[in-house]
Amino acid sequence: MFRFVDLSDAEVDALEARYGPLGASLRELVDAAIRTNAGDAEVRDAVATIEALTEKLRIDQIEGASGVHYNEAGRSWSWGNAAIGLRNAVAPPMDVQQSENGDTYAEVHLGAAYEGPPGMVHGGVSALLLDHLMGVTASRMTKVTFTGTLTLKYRNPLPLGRVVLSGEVSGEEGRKVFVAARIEGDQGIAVEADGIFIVPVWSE
Ligand SMILES: CCCCC/C=C\C/C=C\C/C=C\C/C=C\CCCC(=O)SCCNC(=O)CCNC(=O)[C@H](O)C(C)(C)COP(=O)(O)OP(=O)(O)OC[C@H]1O[C@@H](n2cnc3c(N)ncnc32)[C@H](O)[C@@H]1OP(=O)(O)O
Repeated sequence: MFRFVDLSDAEVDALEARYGPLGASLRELVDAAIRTNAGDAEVRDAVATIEALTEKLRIDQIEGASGVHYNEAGRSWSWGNAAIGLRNAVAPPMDVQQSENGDTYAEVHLGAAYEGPPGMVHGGVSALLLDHLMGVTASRMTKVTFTGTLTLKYRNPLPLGRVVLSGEVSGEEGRKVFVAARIEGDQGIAVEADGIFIVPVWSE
């Protein structure tokens, strides 16, 4: 589930330098596909080109999903993750910063691919990003934590564009870690979240 890989940080950096631009260009492609007004012939041509590229990438594939990896230095990476995956065009990707006291912060640009109500961020996308940031907050990247209960209050619509997330641990009780977090846009706090994250019994 969490797989140890014998790679130095420099080797992980090199792999990220190879695959990061692939994820970034795929995100551009997704945005372009949503917003293009191209005609029949151009779109047919684009589909053929994309299918050829897909075939090229299929030549050498891993079994199943990407997984979560970590190395000797304690660095962890999950390139397929739905919220932070560097190689996943579905992920914005969110880069979670953690201060020394464990509080978390992320600044994300959410474009046309994350729309729910017109011009607004989809509520499920807010939930996804909050869940991940809160998981990192609970785990401090030192222990495994799973989301047990997530409670969300949607207070205001969240316009597409730059959004900011922040979170902190609000309590601990045995294997339960309580986390509070929120996501805000240009018009203030849009969603407030409380979560109970559990250190699974198998991970102790
Ligand atoms: C090995 C090397 C590892 C190195 C890794 C280093 C760093 C970590 C790396 C990466 C991770 C970083 C960040 C996080 C990443 C992503 C965040 C995304 C989060 C998710 O996307 S995650 C997926 C969705 N999530 C699930 O897929 C959970 C499915 N579920 C289960 O896997 C079990 O259900 C589990 C584990 C939750 C509990 O199982 P369990 O057997 O361990 O615990 P148990 O039942 O004994 O309960 C113990 C105490 O928790 C209370 N409790 C139990 N369940 C609760 C609940 N749901 N709500 C509120 N409280 C609950 C009980 O009431 C009791 O409380 P009390 O002690 O007071 O009685």
